[in-house]
Amino acid sequence: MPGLALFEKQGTVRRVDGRRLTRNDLADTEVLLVRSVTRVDRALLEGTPVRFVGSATIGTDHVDRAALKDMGVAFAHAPGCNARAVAEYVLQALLLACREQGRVLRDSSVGIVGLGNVGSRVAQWLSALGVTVLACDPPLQRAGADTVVPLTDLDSVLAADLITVHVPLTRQGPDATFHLLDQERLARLGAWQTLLSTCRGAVIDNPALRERLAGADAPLVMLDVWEGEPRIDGGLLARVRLGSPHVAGYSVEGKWLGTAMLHQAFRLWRGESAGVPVMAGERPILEHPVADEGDLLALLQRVYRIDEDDRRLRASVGEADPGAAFDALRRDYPPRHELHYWRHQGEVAPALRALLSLLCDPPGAGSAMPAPVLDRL
Ligand SMILES: NC(=O)C1=CN([C@@H]2O[C@H](COP(=O)(O)OP(=O)(O)OC[C@H]3O[C@@H](n4cnc5c(N)ncnc54)[C@H](O)[C@@H]3O)[C@@H](O)[C@H]2O)C=CC1
Ligand SMILES: O=C(O)C(=O)[C@H](O)COP(=O)(O)O
Repeated sequence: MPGLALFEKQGTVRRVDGRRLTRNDLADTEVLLVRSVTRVDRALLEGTPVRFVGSATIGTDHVDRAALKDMGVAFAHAPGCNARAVAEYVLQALLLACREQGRVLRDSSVGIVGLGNVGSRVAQWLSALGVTVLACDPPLQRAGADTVVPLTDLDSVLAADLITVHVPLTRQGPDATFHLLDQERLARLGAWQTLLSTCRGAVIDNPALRERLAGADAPLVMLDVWEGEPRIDGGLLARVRLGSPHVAGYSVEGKWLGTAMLHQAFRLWRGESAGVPVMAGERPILEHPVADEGDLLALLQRVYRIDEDDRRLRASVGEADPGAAFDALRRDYPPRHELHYWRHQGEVAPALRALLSLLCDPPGAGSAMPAPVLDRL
């Protein structure tokens, strides 16, 4: 977990395997920091001295927040920490899909399911490019929230040329997202469409998707997240156009910010005042003129290539233990920086200038740093 040094000033930090963590490992632990692979619930924490749990992630479906609250354990996570990394992944994937389907992104429609930190950033970037964006988010709609693009219903969004999904995984309530894209909705997608998911595997019914991709007029599908991670369905991987091992948010900056936000929440929990420290450093120059969408894709690929993650994931399914290989791809992930890490230079076509400035200007310039969420008791 990059940024852990922040916590080393507060006490002794012990690292354990997040998939194998048991109650016994927590016998003398007051603060537990996890990532998305560790299920945190009553069974894990009962009888331990843990009083603060932090997850350096956006998603919280691995944490039973109600149980923690009931047990008097504080919980914090890091909304938005890696949203920019995911949005860069999505933009690259959409441009790759357009190239493959012989279309121009600017002249296409993009449907966004879930307009939170990731979805709204994607919507803002695409709008700056002149793309027609259709988005749905019933909780925001009911709350009458101000959104970057107007909201519509799910069926309209699923009729777009390209669809990208950014909802939390939830299993209860009117907005439950478990198998939101089920057999019936997948059946309605056509060969001219692209479906991309970077949120949680179980938001799409994976067995139904595998069947759909074997049928006629199958859409082009790109997946970063899978049901049953780390043991994913190799048959489904074989049928998707791009597959990656749940790394859309794996930027150096996103991981660091996640831990820094937890550290801020931890200090607030202890009654200390704290801000999120800014990751400082020289910004190397990245010279890359951008005349058209082809150049934009090439720019995104200069800093990160999804197709390399795809190649590594496909190679891993042939390993003796593909689940361990999936985890190893994530654990040993090569450093990848977000675009704003560099100082972009080079001529940019007028139609692309608004987008390039959103992509390449450092965050913080005119926008607030994200703040952690702390479940107060
Ligand atoms: N692949 C990766 O590496 C990463 C995956 N994620 C996943 O992406 C998800 C989305 O991330 P953020 O946008 O930052 O979360 P967020 O919490 O900011 O936004 C989620 C949005 O989805 C909306 N929503 C909830 N139920 C819905 C439904 N049934 N239909 C449409 N909209 C619905 C919410 O109202 C909210 O606006 C996270 O919950 C996490 O699971 C997040 C970061 C990295
Ligand atoms: O932030 C989230 O939510 C994510 O999905 C994380 O990027 C996943 O990373 P790990 O916590 O599994 O390392």
